[in-house]
Amino acid sequence: MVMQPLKVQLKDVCVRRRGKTILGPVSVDLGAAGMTMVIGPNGAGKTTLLKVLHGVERVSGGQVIWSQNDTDVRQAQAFIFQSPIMLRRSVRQNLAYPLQLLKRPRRQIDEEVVEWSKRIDLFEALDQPAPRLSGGERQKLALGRALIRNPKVLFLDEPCANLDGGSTREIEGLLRQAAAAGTRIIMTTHNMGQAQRLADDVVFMVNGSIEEHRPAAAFFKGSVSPTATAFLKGEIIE
Ligand SMILES: Nc1ncnc2c1ncn2[C@@H]1O[C@H](COP(=O)(O)OP(=O)(O)OP(=O)(O)O)[C@@H](O)[C@H]1O
Repeated sequence: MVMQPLKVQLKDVCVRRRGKTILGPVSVDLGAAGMTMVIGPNGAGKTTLLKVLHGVERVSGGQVIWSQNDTDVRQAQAFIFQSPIMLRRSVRQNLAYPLQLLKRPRRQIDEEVVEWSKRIDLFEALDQPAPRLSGGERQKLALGRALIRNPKVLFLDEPCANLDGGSTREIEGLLRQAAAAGTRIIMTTHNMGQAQRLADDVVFMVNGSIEEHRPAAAFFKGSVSPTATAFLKGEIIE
């Protein structure tokens, strides 16, 4: 397990697909702690930025520079996609799987699975098939399955899309606990209330570019570009 916090920097990163630039060039320096909210209109490049950071989107130019070597960085990251992919098995098996991959001893796996099922409030559902869970429960399971291996960095793409207030509150609580325990969180959200509740810093994107990267307090105070100000007011940005 990596002991040092992971920092990442993008230098002039571009992603081009089918002759079109969908991201960049972007340059940004993301610190080693806290929660970063990536916000902006549909198609701004938020998911692409997260995938580039996670190393699953091929870049057409520029550099992604992590503060540690590649193998450590890959082991230390988790990504939760908008529709998380579950094993078509029980909640227990879904939670155990990442620890089995890490070849943890059986007894330790059993203990951690029980502990995490309680943290995500799915202890009673441990032996239920994951596909039968509700949307909110599935998202909590996805989060538990990512956090059970104590990642240094967690990427989430709209983790609360389509969830009601109660489920959103639970997910936000789990994210806060993870951040307090030292996991660096970088996520997209369309929910400005959520961004205000959680963000330490905000990356605002439009048309494949990063237009603002500021501490959350400054961003939400409105000391930002006219486009970001309009976005915060709920105006349509094109
Ligand atoms: N593999 C691809 N090939 C071609 N175009 C792509 C590809 N992936 C994404 N795009 C385009 O790149 C742009 C940015 O997409 P991205 O999913 O990163 O935006 P987003 O900000 O996450 O949007 P949303 O808020 O709707 O999820 C979009 O116009 C999308 O259609």
